[in-house]
Order: sequence, then structure tokens, then C-alpha cells
Amino acid sequence: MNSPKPDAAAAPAATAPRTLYRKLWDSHVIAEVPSGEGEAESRAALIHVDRHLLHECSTHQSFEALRVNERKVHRRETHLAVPDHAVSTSLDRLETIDTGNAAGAQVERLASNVAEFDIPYVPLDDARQGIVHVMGPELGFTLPGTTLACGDSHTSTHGAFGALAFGIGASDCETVLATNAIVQQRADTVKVELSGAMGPFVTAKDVALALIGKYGAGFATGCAVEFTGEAVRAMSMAARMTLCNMAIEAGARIGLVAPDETTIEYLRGLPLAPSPALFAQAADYWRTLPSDPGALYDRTVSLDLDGLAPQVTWGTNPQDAAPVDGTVPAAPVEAEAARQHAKALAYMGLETGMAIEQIGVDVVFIGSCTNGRIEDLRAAADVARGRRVAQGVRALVVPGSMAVRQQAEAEGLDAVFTEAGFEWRMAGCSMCVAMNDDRLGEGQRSASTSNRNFEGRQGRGGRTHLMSPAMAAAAAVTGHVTDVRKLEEVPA
Ligand SMILES: CC(C)[C@H](C(=O)O)[C@@H](O)C(=O)O
Ligand code: SF4
Repeated sequence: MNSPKPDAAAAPAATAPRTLYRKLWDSHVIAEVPSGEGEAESRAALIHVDRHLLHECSTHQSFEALRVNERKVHRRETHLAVPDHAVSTSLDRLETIDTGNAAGAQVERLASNVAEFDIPYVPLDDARQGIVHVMGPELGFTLPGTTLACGDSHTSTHGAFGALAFGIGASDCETVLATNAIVQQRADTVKVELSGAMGPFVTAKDVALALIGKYGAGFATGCAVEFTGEAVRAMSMAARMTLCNMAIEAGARIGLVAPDETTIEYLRGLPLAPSPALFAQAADYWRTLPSDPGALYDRTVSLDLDGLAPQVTWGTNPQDAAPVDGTVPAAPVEAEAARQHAKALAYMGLETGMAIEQIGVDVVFIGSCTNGRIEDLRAAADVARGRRVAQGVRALVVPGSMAVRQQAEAEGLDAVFTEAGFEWRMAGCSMCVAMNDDRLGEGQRSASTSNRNFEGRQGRGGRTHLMSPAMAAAAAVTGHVTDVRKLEEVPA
């Protein structure tokens, strides 16, 4: 970093063991923000923002502010913009763009803003277009040891690379565009210790849902969560991204996985990763980032993965997770929690004691920045292969990026899906969020691989059950929530 060193007195002694989070934080502090008189130690600092991703839903205001304040973009090459939330995922979307509607106008405004400020842009007709949190990593824009900001809560996804990645507000986007710096509060750290190993058909999504189910949706509020353990080391980058993505649903600001050889091999050769001449040097630096032995965390939580079943949410909060072979739980004793429980069940049209596998579905959505990567599509295709979408069910497969779509087609997965009766779509946020044409109708029930099941999240009155891609595909072919581990083999 070429930024000035933080005040030596405020920095921890060089020999004290540090967490990954603390190393990332310390290496980006430009200046500590002094605490006010009578205040406890200040944790605020102006930190350098190395990279910034933009999408059409959270940035228009920031460009407006740049214009009004007559500010310029400080370093254009550190930003990258792409339309993803509002875009259509229909196959003819390039021919049917309607700038007369709100969604089309949003995309058009992003295009004109980035043109005016000369910001690198991946337009809708580009082979690299995709959800910011899928596209950034696959281009090598996301790198270990960097800070990465985006006006989007699920920016934590990029922490899977050992990057300090965090969501920012619309007014912060202006500051980042103009200065590549932002004031942040140093977060408390939570270590998540995963022990044991995942069984067949159990995925990072199930781990995330089980963790939030066990400790509650607020267990890491405002914190930086680091996922550790042998199971994490064995995970692909896609699985690590799923974990860090879902950290937000535990209230966290930041999700992290320490970079290792899996990270390094994933990045080698990517278009925006360090060139071959610099790669070894970069990788050597990345290897210094993992938390030091003995580094202290503010809190530690743990989850044993041995015997963990695929998870399904039954309520309107990601913490309302149950094993697929379980039942809709009884109301908690505490009055406010009992009220929430009753409200969730009324909205979801479910009753206590009902078997999770009895829940029928109308729509299946496979995609999003949580589970729209090639590994996710492969897992879903393995279930779909040789089977048929159940009568009356609409099933969509929406690749997280056009590169994922292309890879899936190269592997013949599109044919697997379409032969089974799934819709094969273009890339975007799609039915994860009701900001485009893909949405649930009133009262419709979905099996969804996305990350949020709040009331109306997938469309007004829609009912969302979160689960993994293989589980969503199993629901598609049976018409109800199904334990994918028990599906009969398809005869060869
Ligand atoms: C629209 C956007 C700002 C929002 C977010 O911040 O996360 C969206 O991506 C979401 O998942 O709800
Ligand atoms: S896929 Fe969903 S969670 Fe991810 S950025 Fe888009 S709307 Fe947000």
C-alpha cells in the first residue's frame, strides 16, 4: 500500500498475532479517526478502497451527487459497473429492452452515467455480464488482500478470497468514486469453526442455513465473520462464496475465508488478476494473510457438519431453517418470538408439525449470487438429468453470469435442463429479488436457491423456501420439498 502508515501507537505490536480481518484492516488504514473527548477508543478510520463494483440499482444518486458537487472520479480503473438487478433474463432481452419502464430506464441511466464518468462498464450484451458478485470474482477483479466496496449488501461474497469486502450506501458510493477512501468502523470478529465433514448432497448453503438456524439471524450483527476448519479448506471457491454471501443473513458486515492454494489456483490466468510476471509475487503476499496462530477473535461459534442434513427454510427469515427430514417447529416460548412465529406461519400458509417434505411448490428458482455458479448448476443438472419437472411447476435456471451460462452450455447442462422442462435463461438477479420481470405471483410458493425469504421478497404475497441447488432441483421434479438424498436413481 502506498498510503501513509497508521499511527504507530494505535497499531498493534508487530509481533502480536493478528486475524485475517485485522491484517486487511491495518494495511488499508490511511488515518485513524480520533475519538471525541470522553469517548472510548475510536475504532473508526479512513480506509483505502482498492476496488469498487457498481450496479444499476444503487448508484444513480452517487453520480448525481458527483455532478452537483462538481467532483471527478479519482481513479477510473478501480471501478467496474454492470447491470444485473433490473435486467430481463428472457432470451430475447436485447431485442426487447424497454427504456420506457422503470427497470429499463435504470439500466439506461447506468449506461449513460458510466459513459459520462468514463468508468469501465460491462453492458448487457457483453459476454461477461452477470450479477456483480458472480462476475467480479470470475474476472479476477476480486483479489485477496484488497478492499472491495459495492452499494450492495451481499458484497461480503468477495470475502471468500480473503478480500475485505463490504456493502456501502448510495452516498458512500459517491465518496468512493471521488476519493477511493471511506470512513469505516473496525468491526468485531466472529470465528466460525466448522468441524466434521459434509455428507453427500450437503453443501455450503446448508451449512450457512444451519448456522443461522442455530445461532439466529442476528448472531453476527455488524461483525466480520471468518469461516474456518477443514471443511472450509476442502471447499471450492464457489462454496466459499456461498458461505460469505450468506454471512449477511447472520447480520454480519463482512464474511471471510483465508486465501490458500485453492484461491491462488482459481485466480491464476484470470483477465484482471496479476499478470504471469507478477503472479508469484502476489501469491506470496496472499499466503501471508491467513490469521496467525493464537490470533484473538471477539467471539467463536461452531457447527459440527457430521450428520448435517440438507436445510430448508419454512418461515420468513433465513434463521427459520429446518432439516429436510424434520417438521415445521412449534412456537417458541418467549412471547415476541411466538408472535413472529405465528405471523411467519400465517404468511407462509403452514402449520406447526407439518413435515417439511410435505410442502408443495409452484415455482423453482435456481440462480442468484448465492447459488448461480457453474458448480451450482452442475449439482442441479445432476438431479434434473433424465427426470421431468412435475406437472404444474414452473422451474427456472438463471445462470449467475453469461460466462456461467456459456460454460454450462459447453458442458451440455442447458440440454439437460430444457429436456427436463426447466427454462434456461440469461444472466441476472432474476427471481432473487422482485426488481425485474421474474417474480412470484400472490400466494405462489417457491423453492429458491437465493438468500432471502422475507415477505414479498420474490414478489408480493410470494412464499419463499430457501435451499441448495440440488434440493431445489429435487423439488422441481417431485413438485414438493424432497430430500434429494432419497430420490430413486434414474435408470440408465
Ligand atoms: C438492490 C440492492 C441494493 C440489494 C442489496 O443491497 O442487497 C439487493 O441486492 C438485495 O439482495 O437485496
Ligand atoms: S442475486 Fe439477489 S442477493 Fe444477489 S445481488 Fe442480486 S438481488 Fe442481491
